[in-house]
Amino acid sequence: MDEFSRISYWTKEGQAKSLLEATGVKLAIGDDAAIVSGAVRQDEGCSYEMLYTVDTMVEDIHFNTQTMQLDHIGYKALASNLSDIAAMGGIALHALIAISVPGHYTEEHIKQIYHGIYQCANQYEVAIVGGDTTASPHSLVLTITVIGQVEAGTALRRSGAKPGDLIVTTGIAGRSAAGLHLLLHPEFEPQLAAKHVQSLKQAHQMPQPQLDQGRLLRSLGGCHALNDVSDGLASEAVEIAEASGVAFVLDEQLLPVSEGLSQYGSCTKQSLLDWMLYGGEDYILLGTIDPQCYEQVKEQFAQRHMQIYAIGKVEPGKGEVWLERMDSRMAHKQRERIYKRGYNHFT
Ligand SMILES: Nc1ncnc2c1ncn2[C@@H]1O[C@H](COP(=O)(O)OP(=O)(O)OP(=O)(O)O)[C@@H](O)[C@H]1O
Ligand SMILES: Cc1ncc(C[n+]2csc(CCOP(=O)(O)O)c2C)c(N)n1
Ligand SMILES: [Mg+2]
Ligand SMILES: [Mg+2]
Ligand SMILES: [Mg+2]
Repeated sequence: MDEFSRISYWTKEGQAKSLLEATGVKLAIGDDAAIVSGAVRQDEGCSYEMLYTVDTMVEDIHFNTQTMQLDHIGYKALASNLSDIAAMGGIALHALIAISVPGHYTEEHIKQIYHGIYQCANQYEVAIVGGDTTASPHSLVLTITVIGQVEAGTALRRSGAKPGDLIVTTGIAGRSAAGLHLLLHPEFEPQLAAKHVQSLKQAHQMPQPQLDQGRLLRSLGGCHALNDVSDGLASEAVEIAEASGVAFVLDEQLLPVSEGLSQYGSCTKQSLLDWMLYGGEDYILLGTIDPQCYEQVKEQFAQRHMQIYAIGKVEPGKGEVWLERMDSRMAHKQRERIYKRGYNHFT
């Protein structure tokens, strides 16, 4: 069983609706964060719901000594959790840090990991309010729980995409995978301008969770579904398409590419498209928007110097994802089916 089948197998036993209702659960397993009634900030005339999410980083799965400095591990562990709050259109409030430490890590090593956690927490105004500490026999494990909130009834779920919507991303997919490749193959570094080396490595080591973009998409209206890209564009597209009962048609020619990404693809002869669709860890947002709202959304993003790209459209369907590409003679577009082949912890 793969990762997603395991989650569904383990949790199928389920719980009584009455229990979920009595504990205020509006949305349990299946989205970037759970939604629960209750509120921390009660603005005049506005009530909030809570958002809960947790994610783990494991040594030699999510990082190793070649790919990440200690402060990067802390920074990215929190950033990847904040990204799930961004994907709900929420505000991040609090974080709990659980760390399991093997013997060869000193107090000072872990202090540096915490420096990275605090750097990210201060940047995104999140309060660290607790955690747990254990020893670990072999690998370092860092698990962070984040609690956030969103105006009641307005969280951006995966299940709201509608035929006719435009598919949008708030950034360029594939840069983290290219950065990882570069970190694992330093022999390519001299072939790339220093500014591109720096920015691809940074995309992998210190991703910037798109909380402002998520808030803007929520408040402008017209955004029907949203996800963050942890496992790759293809995997996240299938998740929205399945949850919404629609088909996604991505247009290869509309997928944005940066200069650094494109140059690095050329010099390594790696497939840019593979990095974009299946690389993962980009922590950009992927969603769908009513086409009538898109011009205004684009304008609001531009005013704030934020990126948004329309990369395809939603059609009626049952969870299929297609990639539209020019045929080899560049004569007309052909559709090929793409599958949930992003990062999967169990295959
Ligand atoms: N072991 C588990 N037990 C219960 N629920 C789980 C478990 N693992 C994942 N889930 C739930 O399954 C859904 C999908 O989880 P997943 O981790 O794929 O989402 P994500 O956090 O957005 O992605 P990623 O972990 O790749 O960043 C979420 O609602 C999550 O809370
Ligand atoms: C050393 C090393 N090898 C491979 C990778 C790639 N990788 C690991 S986990 C993941 C998906 C997100 O994880 P999750 O779904 O658990 O949030 C990806 C793309 C890496 N980061 N470091
Ligand atoms: Mg997510
Ligand atoms: Mg997760
Ligand atoms: Mg994942």
